[in-house]
Amino acid sequence: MSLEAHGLDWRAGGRLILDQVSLQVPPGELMGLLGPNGSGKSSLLRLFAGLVRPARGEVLLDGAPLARRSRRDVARRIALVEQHATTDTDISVLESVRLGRTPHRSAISGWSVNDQRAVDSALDQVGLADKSARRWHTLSGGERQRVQIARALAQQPSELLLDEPTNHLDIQHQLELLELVRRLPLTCVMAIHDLNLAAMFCDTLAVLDSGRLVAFGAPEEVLTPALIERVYGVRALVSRSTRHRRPHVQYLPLTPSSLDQEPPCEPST
Ligand SMILES: Nc1ncnc2c1ncn2[C@@H]1O[C@H](COP(=O)(O)OP(=O)(O)OP(=O)(O)O)[C@@H](O)[C@H]1O
Repeated sequence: MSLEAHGLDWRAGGRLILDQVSLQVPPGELMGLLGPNGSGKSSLLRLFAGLVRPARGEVLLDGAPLARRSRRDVARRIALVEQHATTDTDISVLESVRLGRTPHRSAISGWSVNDQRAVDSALDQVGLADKSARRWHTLSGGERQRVQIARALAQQPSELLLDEPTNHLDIQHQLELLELVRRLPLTCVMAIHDLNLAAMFCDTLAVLDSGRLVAFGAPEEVLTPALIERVYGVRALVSRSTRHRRPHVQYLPLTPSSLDQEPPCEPST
């Protein structure tokens, strides 16, 4: 059953940021959360993680209100990798990933074999096992992103929420990270701006516009020229990739220009 939003309203700074959002996250799948800047993607992820409470409506986890669970209980189930996650303390990769075990440990319990296994497996999955001694400040942007994901995996969640995890990564590292996320046997919700990567990797897409859910479904149902123009104000051609059969979006310039040329007509014979 996983995560569900029922009629969620969320307010901040005197404004309605999320407006009547209802959505069922498909269990065991990767759902992409799309929408323009400021449309409410991070806010929805924070509500799903139980970090903030809705003004109206509720988040359900396995059919029961998230609000009735303790912080610790929620953290054992749901991990959130926030945007621009950083640290001022110069800790090592290993120390950082070990923090993911916090919800599973009590003040008196020692470091267990299970804790160590979870950390080793998380480092392994993100390909950082050989960099566990490296200090945070010596890592590249891509490596830092992978450490954040390893910390979330060490938490052993069943639901993983990712806020623009491919930000600042070069294309190879973006593909690497998305392939990793897609392979995870978890329910994942990922805010992402790149429509082509979202179409290629996500099982379903949800689109927010000014805090409202305006589309939800398989990539080929959601990513239409009409939706892209309505939500982003951009004209686009959408075709089906000949390689992966998913939608492929080709953007047209905002203003008429030499970049936007109609294909020449075939001469008639
Ligand atoms: N704590 C807050 N106080 C006031 N306004 C907030 C707060 N958190 C978010 N907002 C506002 O809510 C709106 C939605 O923000 P949010 O970060 O959820 O959007 P987003 O879709 O994730 O944007 P982006 O793609 O730029 O990351 C924005 O206008 C933002 O300024």
